[in-house]
Amino acid sequence: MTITLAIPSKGRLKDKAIETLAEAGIRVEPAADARSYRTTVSGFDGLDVLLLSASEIARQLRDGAIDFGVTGEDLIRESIPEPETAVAIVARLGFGHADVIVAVPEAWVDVETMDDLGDVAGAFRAKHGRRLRIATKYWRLTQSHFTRNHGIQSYRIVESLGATEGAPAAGSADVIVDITSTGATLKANHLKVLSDAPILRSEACLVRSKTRRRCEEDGDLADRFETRFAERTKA
Ligand SMILES: Nc1ncnc2c1ncn2[C@@H]1O[C@H](COP(=O)(O)OP(=O)(O)OP(=O)(O)O)[C@@H](O)[C@H]1O
Ligand SMILES: O=P(O)(O)OC[C@H]1O[C@H](OP(=O)(O)OP(=O)(O)O)[C@H](O)[C@@H]1O
Repeated sequence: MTITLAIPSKGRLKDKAIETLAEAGIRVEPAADARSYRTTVSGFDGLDVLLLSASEIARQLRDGAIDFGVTGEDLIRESIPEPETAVAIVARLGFGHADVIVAVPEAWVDVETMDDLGDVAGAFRAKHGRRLRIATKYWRLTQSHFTRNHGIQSYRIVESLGATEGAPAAGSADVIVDITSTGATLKANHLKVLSDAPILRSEACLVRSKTRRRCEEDGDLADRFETRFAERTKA
């Protein structure tokens, strides 16, 4: 009988995830070899804890390759086409808070809302000979926000795998969709967030895979793991 939980292998979410498990009485010690992605677990028999990248955790939950994962809701909503059918959010963990937002150059004084940006996008081709370019790693969230929620059709997504806030100044995009928490990176790059509600208010979550195939015993173990977490949040 074993169930698998993946937690981020680095960055701001890793230590908090380990602390949160400790609050639920589960101690996770990364393997002695710092390059290893295995851990030693005590306090919950039958639980394997793996260290994976935050975005890989979302994909493995989708594919049913792990039972549980701790990762950002932004990555869940971005990586999984129909999140409600593939995964269940068991608990919001109260850390890793960040908003997925649309930001435009501060110099665009007439653009404060998505409606304003829609007007700009509509006129962009006539004015500049090309569509408005949006730099992001959040393709799915961007398309659903622009097209489905705001009816904006004329834009092009430019994939950005890092330093997205630098894209407008570098000339590779006009606006961006990215995550922000303090706002410092946006400010340093002379970008402003639109005044509408963010695309998503994200935080780290404990997530259960619904596509994982488990035997009955492992299903029971997974339920007990969830209960342990619920007890922790009540404490
Ligand atoms: N500035 C921030 N403040 C708080 N949480 C953040 C912030 N930036 C990112 N996060 C959260 O942490 C998650 C993972 O970020 P992290 O930087 O560890 O991964 P990554 O390097 O972007 O992804 P990967 O390792 O999978 O390539 C984000 O998706 C988000 O949920
Ligand atoms: O609103 P802020 O607090 O400035 O945070 C926003 C930045 O944080 C994340 O980057 P990443 O985790 O790569 O960088 P960081 O560790 O420097 O924040 C994200 O992609 C933003 O670039």
